[in-house]
Amino acid sequence: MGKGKSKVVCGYPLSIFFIVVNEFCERFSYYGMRAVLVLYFKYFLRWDDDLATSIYHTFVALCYLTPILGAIVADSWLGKFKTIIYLSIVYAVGQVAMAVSAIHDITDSDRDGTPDSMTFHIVLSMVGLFLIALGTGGIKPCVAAFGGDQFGEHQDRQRRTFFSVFYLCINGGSLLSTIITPVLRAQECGIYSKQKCYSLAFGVPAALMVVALVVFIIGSGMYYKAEPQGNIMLDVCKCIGFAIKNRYRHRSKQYPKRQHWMDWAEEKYDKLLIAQIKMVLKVLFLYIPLPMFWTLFDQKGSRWTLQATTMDGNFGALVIQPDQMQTVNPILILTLVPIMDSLIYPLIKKCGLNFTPLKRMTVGMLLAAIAFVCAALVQIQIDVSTKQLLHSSPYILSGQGFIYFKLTIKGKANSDSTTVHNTDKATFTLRSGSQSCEYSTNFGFGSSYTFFIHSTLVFGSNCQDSVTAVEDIKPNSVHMALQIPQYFFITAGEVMFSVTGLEFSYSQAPSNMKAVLQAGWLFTVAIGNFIVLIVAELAKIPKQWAEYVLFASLLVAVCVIFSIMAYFYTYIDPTEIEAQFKKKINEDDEDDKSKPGKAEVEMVKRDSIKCHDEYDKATQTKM
Ligand SMILES: N[C@@H](Cc1ccccc1)C(=O)N[C@@H](Cc1ccccc1)C(=O)O
Repeated sequence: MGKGKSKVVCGYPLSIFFIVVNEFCERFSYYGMRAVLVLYFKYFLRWDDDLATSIYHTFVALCYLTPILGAIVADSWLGKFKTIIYLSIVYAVGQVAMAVSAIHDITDSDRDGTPDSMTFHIVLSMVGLFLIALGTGGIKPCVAAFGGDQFGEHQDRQRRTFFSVFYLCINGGSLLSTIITPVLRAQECGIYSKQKCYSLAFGVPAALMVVALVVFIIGSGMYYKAEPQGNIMLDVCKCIGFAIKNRYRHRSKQYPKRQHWMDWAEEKYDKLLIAQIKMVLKVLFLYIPLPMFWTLFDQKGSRWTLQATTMDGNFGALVIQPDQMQTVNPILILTLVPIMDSLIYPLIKKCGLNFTPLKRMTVGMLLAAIAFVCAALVQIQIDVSTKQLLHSSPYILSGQGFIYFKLTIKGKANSDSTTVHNTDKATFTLRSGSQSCEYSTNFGFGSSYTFFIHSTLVFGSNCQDSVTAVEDIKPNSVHMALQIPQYFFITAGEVMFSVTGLEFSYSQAPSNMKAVLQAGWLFTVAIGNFIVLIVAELAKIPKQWAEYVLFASLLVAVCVIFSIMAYFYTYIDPTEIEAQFKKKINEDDEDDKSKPGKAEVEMVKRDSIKCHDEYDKATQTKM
């Protein structure tokens, strides 16, 4: 049975339906907006590449820092339900602000198609982004934990399935939106003049966020809503501070040692709180090596996309843009999660292997390292077939009797006047006054040509013989399909690492700190992104393949450390520990009433021993 007032369907509380639909819409909103954000900065706000990239990464980092704020508010003050509602409103307002900021007509008083007051658009979009970061980050740890809360104590299997379905919804939403919003952006719209429709590309995610909120509110009557238990974070900080101070005060050898340094808080703090803090600290300690996984994972959007720009994206009927390769990730997630859950994990279990969450996460890290080895091999392949500069323009300038122009065949979505996109064949019209002729030829993806137009050119229907095309840069010859193995391994790693870690963070957290541990998990993502920025700045490795190998080796090293830490980790059942503590505390209260006058110091010792026994009993399983 679930915990709320919800009906149960096939063993699952109906309330989780509203939570997963909410997540689907919210992730559509977030990833959809993110997909066109850099282009909005560059082409609407007219920022240069560097400013656009920095603001983009700052925004993403902020989205993974704000979960801490949301978790504190939820666990100590408003509870998860109200926090999700209030922050979703903030989030939707932010998305609407973004959509409004992208309406060029608002400040286009001279009706020339460009905004007259860029300050208005910049300020509104920055306010919008800040609200979105607050909203998306703030609700992120609450929604996952709130979903987990809907399950009863003996519904571990159902809760695990919920986290998998939750992950599928994230990827379903993000896949759809990363396909749809770029298409919306490419439309033209406007009142006075037609421009690229960023307002629609932001408006649809805004609408989806409103839908997410409405769906969540509709489920309201069915949810189990755990009450917040006071300012728990403040209590935790004070308790840790007291333990450290007290330990320092009793550093002399005359004082007997205690089992755990947190036990030095026993004189002043509730033993249940101390036990809960021990649980959280154990998990947080285990999180230390995790950012390295995200450091590799998040390079899909940067290094791997750049790698794709040097590859051939022609898939016959379909020409894939370098940035579109990223959709391979959610597509693979949608395939791999069900395969893992219904085939691979049960098969491993049948073989008698205990594939615990921490073992899965270790394997996930190794798979990510393999993905980077694959990326390095692809890079070597690209380098071998490196484009050579066959001719250079100054040489051409010294030629006689020619006029020339250069043409670059790009795989990117931006354009300049002599850039042709993703085409095998292009036709040019050469004009002189009223006379013209056509020249057409085949081009390779990523190539660059200089065209010599003979001064003897005679205009007619065909000027094929009067133009000579010289290949400056060879076309990309390594096919983008070669990136699929690296995407496969990183996504398989993500399924093992991220889906498992999400559930692990929930199951190992004490009842009053579920959202806080979810936020801790997301904080590892923020640190991972930060490492990408630092490494990109500091390690200027000339060979890209070597950088990939460096990242793979670093992750393997971190993985070894993590597996040692995981080996010594003992799984706990927080609900059981908390129940036993509460029972003991009640018993002791009864005892105290019947035996007045016992020395306080003796009580502390006795309680401490009992509590350790309870804690030890509930922490038996290793890695
Ligand atoms: N696989 C990603 C979603 C994605 C979609 C399109 C391009 C890239 C990624 C995913 O499932 N994300 C989850 C979990 C996550 C992963 C990385 C960092 C933070 C969270 C999400 O909640 O967005």
